[in-house]
Amino acid sequence: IDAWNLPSLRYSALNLDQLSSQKCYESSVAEWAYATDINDENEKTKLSLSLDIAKLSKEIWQNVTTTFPLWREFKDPDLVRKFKTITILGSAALPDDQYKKYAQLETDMTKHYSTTKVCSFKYKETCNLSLEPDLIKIMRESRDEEELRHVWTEWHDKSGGPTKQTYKQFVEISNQAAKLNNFKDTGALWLDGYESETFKDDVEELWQTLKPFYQQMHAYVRAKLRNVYGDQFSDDGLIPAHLLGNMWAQAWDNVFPLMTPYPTKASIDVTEQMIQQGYTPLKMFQVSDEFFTSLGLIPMPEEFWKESLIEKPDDREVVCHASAWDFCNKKDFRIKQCTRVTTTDLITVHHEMGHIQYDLLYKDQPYFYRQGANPGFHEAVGDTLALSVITPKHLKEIGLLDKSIPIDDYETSINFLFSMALDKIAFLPFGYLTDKYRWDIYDGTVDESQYNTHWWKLRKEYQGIKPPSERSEANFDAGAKFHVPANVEYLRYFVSTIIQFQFHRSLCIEAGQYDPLDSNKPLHNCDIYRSKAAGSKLAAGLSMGSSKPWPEVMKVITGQEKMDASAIREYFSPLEKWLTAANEKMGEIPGWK
Ligand SMILES: C=C(C[SeH])C(=O)N1CCC[C@H]1C(=O)O
Ligand SMILES: [Zn+2]
Repeated sequence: IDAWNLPSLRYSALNLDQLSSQKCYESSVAEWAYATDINDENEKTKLSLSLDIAKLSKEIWQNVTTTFPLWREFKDPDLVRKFKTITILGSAALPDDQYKKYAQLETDMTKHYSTTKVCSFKYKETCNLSLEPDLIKIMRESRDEEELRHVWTEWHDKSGGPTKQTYKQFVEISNQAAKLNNFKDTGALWLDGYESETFKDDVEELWQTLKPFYQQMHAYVRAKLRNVYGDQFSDDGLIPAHLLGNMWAQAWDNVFPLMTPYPTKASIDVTEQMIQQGYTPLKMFQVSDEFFTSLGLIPMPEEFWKESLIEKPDDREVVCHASAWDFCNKKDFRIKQCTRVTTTDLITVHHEMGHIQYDLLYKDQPYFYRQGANPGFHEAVGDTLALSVITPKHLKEIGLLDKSIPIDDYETSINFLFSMALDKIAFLPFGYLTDKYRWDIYDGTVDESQYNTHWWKLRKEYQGIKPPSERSEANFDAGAKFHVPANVEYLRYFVSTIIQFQFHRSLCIEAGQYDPLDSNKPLHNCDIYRSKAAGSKLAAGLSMGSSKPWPEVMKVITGQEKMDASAIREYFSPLEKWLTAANEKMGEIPGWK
């Protein structure tokens, strides 16, 4: 039977789509107004609209499940899939007063994170520094160990610590919601989005496969940082977290200049060239849009250019953390990003534009299928294209690398691969542990008396790093990372880091840019720019949204169903060999106590 059209259902399929899309639009408008102008008035409106949409999804859920109690037994798998998407409500399953409390706690934590200010190291009386752009810039550029330690400690003390009790309350309500959705806890609810009983094991296996490579890179970076900050290192093999160029030590590309494998050869840090050429945030978005359309993908609609917020305003508080927004009306799509003219932000621009491209490609799917095939797919779209954009070959193509600079030699490729590994390989343990940490909290393994101890236990075990200053349970250092107070699942970025190389390899073959049997066409040199064949292959998979289980979408894009590490290992294999030899030569033993 096609249950959507039975008269007994208060909503027909069309009406259900329209109703949900309309409510989603209204709630998105209110959410956007708040995120781009944090004040009490906008907060009230946002919370009220978010309660409305929670009520609607609860009402649909109750109506549908009482009308069709046996929906799980339906013959049509697509119908069962649609019902399943309606019956998993997340926090909306909470009774209204509990939902209000949940939404208020989440809002309070995100507001605190987004408006925290710290004092400068050099100018003690200046205490209005924001994470973006001020602290990010210091962590990227400063080589003054004391300044780095001050900024790291100030941020972690002031952004994380004060939200610890709020987070504890949030965890309890979040688990209540998970149980109302028939999950044992929120961690299980998050993992359900990957539709695989073995997903946790699959992720652990991917990590074990790539851990030796990570440890080789960790050893090399440790040796080079010891040359610069000698006295900060001891014999425990750990790297102090504040010396890696990033507030969370999740990407290390900013310390590349301290350890360039071949200093006389080209590097892909084109920040200087971008500034010299007068790049603006708008130009960065236009360059990205042109890359997408060169593949035959969809150009950003008019509303996007009119309504997006791509620079931090100076007259109000905003949530600076970059995000892409689908307003559920098939017309309105926006990015909010406090963009700076740097190479890192050029990559982030492509990352966010990838979200919008995915939204555009599946906008004609039924409402409940307008999602990524799994959360990692949504994070992988922009990054996949950025793997082409960031190649020396492409940077020359768009005039950010001088045409006269040689880029086809072995040493330049090692410089390039090392810079890419400082971003992608360094990220893997962080991408994994940030949810492993929260799974352990949600399933009760860890209670609030151990929140900070457990964070640093995992940070040491997986990343081989340690805090630069004394930490205690008065701190809540996980709360200093946006996704924890903002309650955004994080395993999606680990999954994205793996599958984006599978997507890249497949699209590179499609574009004739890579041939496993031709050593003159290594995977890391591939640039799919202007390949309509690659674009249509990617679009074929992404247009499916979440209408089919993600292995089917993976097969459409890559020809295989599995998520596996073969592509990322193939991409980096020249570097893994080089690092192993370099560490042996230095007598640097990978690993830590
Ligand atoms: C850019 C975004 C918004 Se979806 C982001 O949160 N990312 C992208 C890289 C990993 C993660 C982070 O910043 O921690
Ligand atoms: Zn993203």
